[in-house]
Amino acid sequence: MSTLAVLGATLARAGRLARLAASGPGRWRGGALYATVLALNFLGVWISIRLIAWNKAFFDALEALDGAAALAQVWVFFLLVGASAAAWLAADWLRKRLLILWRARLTALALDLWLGTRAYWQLRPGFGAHPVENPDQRVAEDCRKFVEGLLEFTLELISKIVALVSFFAVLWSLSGFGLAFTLFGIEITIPRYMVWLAPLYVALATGLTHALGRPLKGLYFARERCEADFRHALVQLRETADSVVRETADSVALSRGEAAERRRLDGRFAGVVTNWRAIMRAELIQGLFTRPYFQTVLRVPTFFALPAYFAGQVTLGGLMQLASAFSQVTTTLSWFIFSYRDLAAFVAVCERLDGLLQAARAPAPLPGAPQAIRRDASSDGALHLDGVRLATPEGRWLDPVPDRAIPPGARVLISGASGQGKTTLLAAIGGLWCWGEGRIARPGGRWLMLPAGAPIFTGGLMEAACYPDDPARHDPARIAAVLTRLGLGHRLAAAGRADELSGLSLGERQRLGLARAALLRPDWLVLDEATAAMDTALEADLMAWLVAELPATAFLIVAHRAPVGLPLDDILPVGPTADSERRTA
Ligand SMILES: Nc1ncnc2c1ncn2[C@@H]1O[C@H](COP(=O)(O)OP(=O)(O)OP(=O)(O)O)[C@@H](O)[C@H]1O
Repeated sequence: MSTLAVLGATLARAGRLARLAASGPGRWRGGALYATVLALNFLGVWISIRLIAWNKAFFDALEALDGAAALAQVWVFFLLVGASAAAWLAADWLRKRLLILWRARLTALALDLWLGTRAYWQLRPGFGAHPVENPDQRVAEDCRKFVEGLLEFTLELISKIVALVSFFAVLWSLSGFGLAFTLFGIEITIPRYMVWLAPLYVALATGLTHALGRPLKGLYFARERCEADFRHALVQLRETADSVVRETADSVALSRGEAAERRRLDGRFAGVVTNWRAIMRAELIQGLFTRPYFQTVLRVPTFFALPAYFAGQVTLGGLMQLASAFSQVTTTLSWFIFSYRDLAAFVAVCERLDGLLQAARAPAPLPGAPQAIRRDASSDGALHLDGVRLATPEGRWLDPVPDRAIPPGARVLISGASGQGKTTLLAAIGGLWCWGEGRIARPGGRWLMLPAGAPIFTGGLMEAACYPDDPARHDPARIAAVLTRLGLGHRLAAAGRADELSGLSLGERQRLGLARAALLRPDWLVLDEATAAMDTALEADLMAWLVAELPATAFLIVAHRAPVGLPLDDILPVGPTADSERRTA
């Protein structure tokens, strides 16, 4: 991609993100804060111009050995510096307030998209053409980094343009003299040469900085990914070792998996090291030029103006004033050079964050995976499956699902051998699984799915028992009664403590799932191997209780054996057996 195309794409991305950050109810407040910070920056520019004039007055007073005038200028100096510091501090304070306002807005929008469009489900690796890596980092860090960069760069850019125009005018008024020299016998005079020298000097330096720093953007992008991958690997280990999910922690420890975990972590960290080395090399190459440039940019102007001084065209004060104006122009023009690294990192942030939001809005399907499932609202309150055949995201077809109309309150077992598509069918009925064909007409009302593995959602015992409802909406006495009936009464004593969910066994977690069913009272309850860890006596007891609690609820049960204690109305075979059913029909 050419530099111009990259610039255009980055500006478009930054513009999209900036519009989002500055939208919403706080937009007027944000706009006012932005305008105030900008005004304070302009005040800073004005003070800098006053300081340029101060140079002349002070050094001329020194040259004239006028002590009183020099002392007066010392007071002027402190006044200007005091005003400059006050303006800077006020601008910094307001900028930080704006930063949290816009960051909160952007984060809220990112979370709305991430959760509201179920992008967290769709954009997992293996599910779409462009899975999003480390979305947590993008939402948590990139929103902050984007707003920081946006404020820093736009405010600076606008202030720098205003400053540049002002400093240029000052430089123009001071550089009335020309440079005369002879080249190959021809007399050449460059009028106001100091004015032309400044942009030429900076243009050459900018071109060189960009050429040397080109690889940095890609490397910064990769750095965020490597660091996030490493951190994520550590988080996975922490989650695995989380006391709530005891089995998985056990499985690492009992398999003596520490060495395997270490290999995985070392592999991720090796990526961090390789990327770091590449960044070091690229920054060194760029620094070989920018560092000396940075140190000379303030002194070189004095050298350039020396011919005029020795020709008697300017006084010492004039020389200092000129040097000051010239270095202000060059440092302002050199903003790109000094900010190159931060700009490169900002471009990478824009790319990542915009990529996440775009992908969340319209997840790109995997090529070859059909998405032809028709979804209708059921007109008769029954769940209809007509000609449904599901596929995996990469396009492998599973066996057709037999047609069914499952009326409200029915109890249906979805059976089939392992890997035939039972869980996938539940995801399709739930509206998540989009790969396949046929028609699914889903009735309204409340649906609750208890997935295999009985995961515990973060929060305490009460939250877990009512998830996703707010426990405040439920009577605590009723929650306690349900938990006690399910044999979880011993956990109530620990309610509110950090360890209230620690070490729950798989069977206990499944009982907590049944508590959710009893408390949330869904119209349709989907159980995916939700009682598989219970012994048959307990399962029979609890299922009989649950059916009595939820007499009008329809049960869709995925299990390898019919749950004890639950009379069935129908069996929906999934897999090759379904074919034989179709043939018999
Ligand atoms: N994200 C995915 N990418 C690729 N293949 C997938 C994906 N999800 C599921 N599959 C495949 O789809 C098929 C059906 O999976 P599913 O989990 O529905 O089986 P199941 O009948 O519930 O199995 P089990 O009884 O073992 O739980 C399997 O072959 C599985 O490997």
